[in-house]
Amino acid sequence: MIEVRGLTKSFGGKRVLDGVDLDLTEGESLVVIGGSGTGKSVLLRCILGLETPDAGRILWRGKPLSSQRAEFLDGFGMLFQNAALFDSLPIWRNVAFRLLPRLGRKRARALAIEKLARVGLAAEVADLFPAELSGGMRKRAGLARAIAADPKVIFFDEPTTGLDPIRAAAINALIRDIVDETGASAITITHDMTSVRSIGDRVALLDRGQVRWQGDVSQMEHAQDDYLQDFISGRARPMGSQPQG
Ligand SMILES: Nc1ncnc2c1ncn2[C@@H]1O[C@H](COP(=O)(O)OP(=O)(O)OP(=O)(O)O)[C@@H](O)[C@H]1O
Repeated sequence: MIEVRGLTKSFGGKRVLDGVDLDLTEGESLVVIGGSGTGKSVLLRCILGLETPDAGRILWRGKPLSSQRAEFLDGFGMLFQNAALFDSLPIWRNVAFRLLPRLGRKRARALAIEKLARVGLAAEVADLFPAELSGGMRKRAGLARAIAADPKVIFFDEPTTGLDPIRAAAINALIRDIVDETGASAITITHDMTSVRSIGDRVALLDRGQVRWQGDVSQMEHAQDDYLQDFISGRARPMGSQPQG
């Protein structure tokens, strides 16, 4: 569905992506992990067209994504880190933001309430403002917005950041259910290994601008890669021996 080949991107002489090859197949949930500053967000921004790569290709359904950007974005949903809700809009308008012009107020509001129910939020939440919600509720509202237009592709950017372990586990489980239920393809970027195990079918480890290891989540624990094993177990290495980030 999405093929990334030889993706390269530098900022001011610093090469952040250095030939990234990655595939996302139809209906698959791919999780991208990697140390801080390894280019996970830059990779997502390149796919979204918010950054222009220096070299490489991004294909969607076999053709350059750049030539079908509008169609791609139409069938795309995203859960932003910290949910990124508009503070001045009630929750239902946040959820139905993209659909309001097309559906009109009444249908858009009804759809928002339906999506809020799907993520475990009561109808009364629809008329609250983001500041009135807890972090976990905001994350759920962001998730409702991500799925409002029944996307074919969903990106989850650090979905559990800022949540306690119990709320994080609930969000992970909800994301997995939604991905299974909708059949959408998903890319998640995270540092949270619990998210990897809960959400992912496949995992790709970015290191020094390249995909250092990729495979099924079930193979990850037994993979012969020291850095991956350090990453999984949260083990620190002696100074000078860790990969650059
Ligand atoms: N617009 C930009 N201009 C200059 N440098 C940038 C820009 N965007 C990203 N970078 C640099 O690219 C590197 C990778 O950043 P990126 O945000 O993709 O990392 P990340 O893997 O998502 O990190 P984290 O896990 O900490 O969020 C960083 O060194 C960052 O400073």
